Order: sequence, then structure tokens, then C-alpha cells
Amino acid sequence: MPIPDLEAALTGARLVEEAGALLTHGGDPEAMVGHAFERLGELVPFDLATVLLREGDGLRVAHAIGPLATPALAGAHIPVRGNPRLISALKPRSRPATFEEEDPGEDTFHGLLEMPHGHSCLVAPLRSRGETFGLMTLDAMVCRQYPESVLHHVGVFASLLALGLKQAEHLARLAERERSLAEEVSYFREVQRRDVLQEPLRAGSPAMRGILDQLGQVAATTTTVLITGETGTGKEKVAQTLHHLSPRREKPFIKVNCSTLPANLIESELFGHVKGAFSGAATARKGRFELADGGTLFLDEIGDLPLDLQPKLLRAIQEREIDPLGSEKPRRVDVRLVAATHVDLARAVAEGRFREDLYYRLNVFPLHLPPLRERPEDIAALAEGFLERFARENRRPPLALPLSVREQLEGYAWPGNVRELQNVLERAAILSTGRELRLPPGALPARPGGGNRPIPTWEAQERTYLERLLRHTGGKISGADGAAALAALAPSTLLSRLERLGLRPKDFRGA
Ligand SMILES: Nc1ncnc2c1ncn2[C@@H]1O[C@H](COP(=O)(O)OP(=O)(O)OP(=O)(O)O)[C@@H](O)[C@H]1O
Repeated sequence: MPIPDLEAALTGARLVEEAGALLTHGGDPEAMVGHAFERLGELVPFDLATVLLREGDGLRVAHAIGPLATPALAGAHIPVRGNPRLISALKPRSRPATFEEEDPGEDTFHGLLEMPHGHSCLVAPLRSRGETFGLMTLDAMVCRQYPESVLHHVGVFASLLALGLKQAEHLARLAERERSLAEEVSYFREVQRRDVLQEPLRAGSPAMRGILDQLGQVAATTTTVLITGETGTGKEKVAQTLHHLSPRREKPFIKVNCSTLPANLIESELFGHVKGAFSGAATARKGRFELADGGTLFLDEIGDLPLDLQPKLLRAIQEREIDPLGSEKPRRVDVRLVAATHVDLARAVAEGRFREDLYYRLNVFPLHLPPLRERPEDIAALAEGFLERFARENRRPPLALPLSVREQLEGYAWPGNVRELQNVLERAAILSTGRELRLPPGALPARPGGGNRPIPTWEAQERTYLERLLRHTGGKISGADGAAALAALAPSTLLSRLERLGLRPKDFRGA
């Protein structure tokens, strides 16, 4: 082969290689296509280069580069029907072709551009996975611009161009998906936050106020917290409140219920797995520990965690490392763990159903939520909170809680605790037609064997009344809207009664 041909071939190969690198390195598709065609122009000069993509039964001008690229071309629709050159270029096995345009009616840009008679054209298919999704074209005003000898290089260029365009399309789709997922995550986080802000933890009893105080103290740390209490006492509510009081509030709060997950799934659910870790693990999956990274992981019903997984959890807490199923490499996680249980874990340890070392590791900061029957002072606060929410959600004025109803509620044993209280109140609120809450007959079923609370003592009753009074006035004692006037007592008498019971008006400010 004569030397000049060899040189030409090498130059061609180098230019196509450079163009290829530009086409596949990502970034803005418009700039990428422009730069690549610039390189190609050094090998195959053109006055117009375009990328045409299939759309409907024609082609759309997606890119147009060169001195002839007019604004009218951008996005223009080019019909395929009746144009034998385009029809054959779009065929599944077509190859790049050059020709001189003799019939202006057959010109690809007929009606969009005036080209001289007999100008040079080159058309190459753009393919991905066997499908011709578009064409690239080169046009030059002069005759015989494109010899057969460049077709091979142009063909390689077109393959790289097709690859680059598809890659750009996939990247754009991924970026779009990521954006919409990020929006979704921030939406759900906002919903969680609003739930906690709009439905704050209600605490009217000394026990629950004590819990709130402790939450405030432990929130800033990474200490593991164990919440115990009967079902429906508010363990999850307390866990959510802890998360939102903590510096982790902008990060995820992830919940796992150990009693509802099948035993064989819990491990991968908690710690994740790598691809192929077990039959059915077609893709890798992050566990809840990793999903909660930077935030809080709430393990509900921890007493139901299978014994054989307990050492793994202990390791995750102690080493702050997890081992996804099938993975050789441990992964570091920064998670604040909150566990909850309605069973007596100490007993479970004694009976060999729960590991002692894990129990001690979880029990660093225990919080016990007493059953509602032992803290009737919470009932008014909970009921008022619930009635406010019901009014807000149903766009109704809030129902008042008459003293007689409140006494009924405070006298009931609430085996289902706060959850049951909410259910009873919801039904009652729907059925109440006036401005006051009424309990429908049978709303508080008497249970076999009694279970209802005995009559409260005078002092307990007085305390409940005074607490409600102060909550109502926000701690204000004197004046026409003060607590003394409402209770028809002299302010000094009221103050001495409050003092005797250890109640301080300032604690009710802003309540
Ligand atoms: N102190 C509280 N203030 C406001 N709402 C509360 C309070 N305690 C409980 N709730 C509400 O009562 C319902 C039951 O509470 P939660 O689900 O937290 O109980 P739980 O102890 O986690 O129940 P389970 O043992 O069944 O998982 C929830 O709707 C919760 O928001």
C-alpha cells in the first residue's frame, strides 16, 4: 500500500478514536456531539452535520452543526415516506452510504434548506441493540466530497456516536430518577416530621413528664434506648420523638418490626445482602441498618428477634459494623438504635430465649411507659390532642370534652392503652352531633372480672382538676380569664392548694 494511503488511514483512525473518547466520556450531549463532529470534520469536511432521531413515522433533527445549521433546522420534522434514500438508510442492516443529490425533491432537508444541485451527501445509521434509532448525515456544498474510502471510518464514528447518545439518554434518565427519588424521600421525611410536630407526645402525668425530660437528656447522645411497655402505650411515638429531638432529625428514621418479619428474612432485612448471597438474591440489597445510616433505627418487638441473630445485632451495636449476607467485607454504619418490647426481657433472658449480653447492651437507657390505667392524668391531654386532630382533619370545630365524659374515660382500665383510647374517641367524635363529645352507649365495655379503676382518691381527683385548670389558662392565676376566676376561688386560696400538691403554675406556661 502506498505510504500516503497508510498515513491517511492512520489519521482517520486517530480522529475517530479521539471523537470516540469525546462521545463516551459523558457530560452535556449537545457539547459532546458538537466536539465530536468537529474532530470528524478534520477527516471528512462538511457544511452541515446532523443527528436525526426516529419520531413517529419520520425523523426529528436532534443536533445540527456547521455553517448551514439554521435555527429552522432545530427540532424540525423530516418525513421518511416517499424518500427512498432515508427508507433504505433506516433498514436493519443498512451501511453508511455516500451519494450526490441529483433530485432536489429527494433531498433530506427539502423545504428546510436550499442546497446546490449535485452536492455531496453521506448518511450512516445509528444503532443500538440491533435497532436503527436514527441517522447521522453529512452534507457538503461541493461535489464528490465523500470518497468511498472514508466510509469505514464514518461507520465506526457512527457506532460510537450511537453509543454516546444512548449513554447520555440513560444518564439523563438516571439523573431524573435520582432527582425524583430525592424529592420523594424529602417529602416523606417532611410528612414524618409534620406528624411529630403536629401530634406531639402528650404528657399530663408525672410519669410521662419524667419520660419527656429523659428524652431531652438522652436525645443528643448516641446511647441505645430500650422502651418497654404494654401494647399501645406509645413506644413508637416515644422513639419518633427521641429521633426528632436528636441532632439526627434530618436523617432517616427507619422502623423494623421483628415480630412481623419471617425469621428467614430478618437477617437480610436488617443487614442486607450481596448479589447471589442466596437463591433468589438476583441483585444486591441494602439492609435497614444501612438505610438508617446517620439516623435512627427503631427495632420494634425486639423480644422476637431470633436467638441466632442476636450476636450479629450485638456486634452491630458494639462495633458499629455490619456484615451483609454473603459479603466478605464488613461495612461501617452510624446508627442510633432504639429498641422496644412489650415482653419482660429479663424473664426472656432467665428462660433462655434472649441473650444476656445483648439484653445488657440494649438496657443502657431503659424507658418504661406505664399502662394508661396507671396514669389517668394523661387522658385529658391525650383526648384534647386527639379532638384537635380530628377537628383539623375533618375541617370541623373542635368538640369540647365535658367533665362527665372525661371522668368516664379516666375511670376505664384501657387494656389497649392509648391506641384503644384513640379508637374510642374517634368513634365517639364521628357520632357526636353537638359541640361536645358524647360517648355512645357501650363505648367502654365492662370486662369480665372487672378491670375498671376504683374510684380515685379526693387528692388524685383534685390534682387532676387543678392540672386541667392550669393547662387551660396556660398557668395564668389571676384576672378575668385566670384559673382563680374560673374555679371561683380567691387567687391566694388557689395558690395554697397548688402548693400543697406541689403544682407550679409556671410548668403550665405554653402548655
Ligand atoms: N403520649 C402520647 N401522645 C400522643 N399520642 C400518643 C401518645 N402515646 C401514644 N400515642 C398514639 O397512640 C397510638 C399507639 O401508640 P404507639 O404505636 O406508639 O404504641 P406502641 O406501644 O408502639 O404499640 P405496639 O406495642 O402495639 O407497637 C399511636 O397512634 C400514637 O401516636
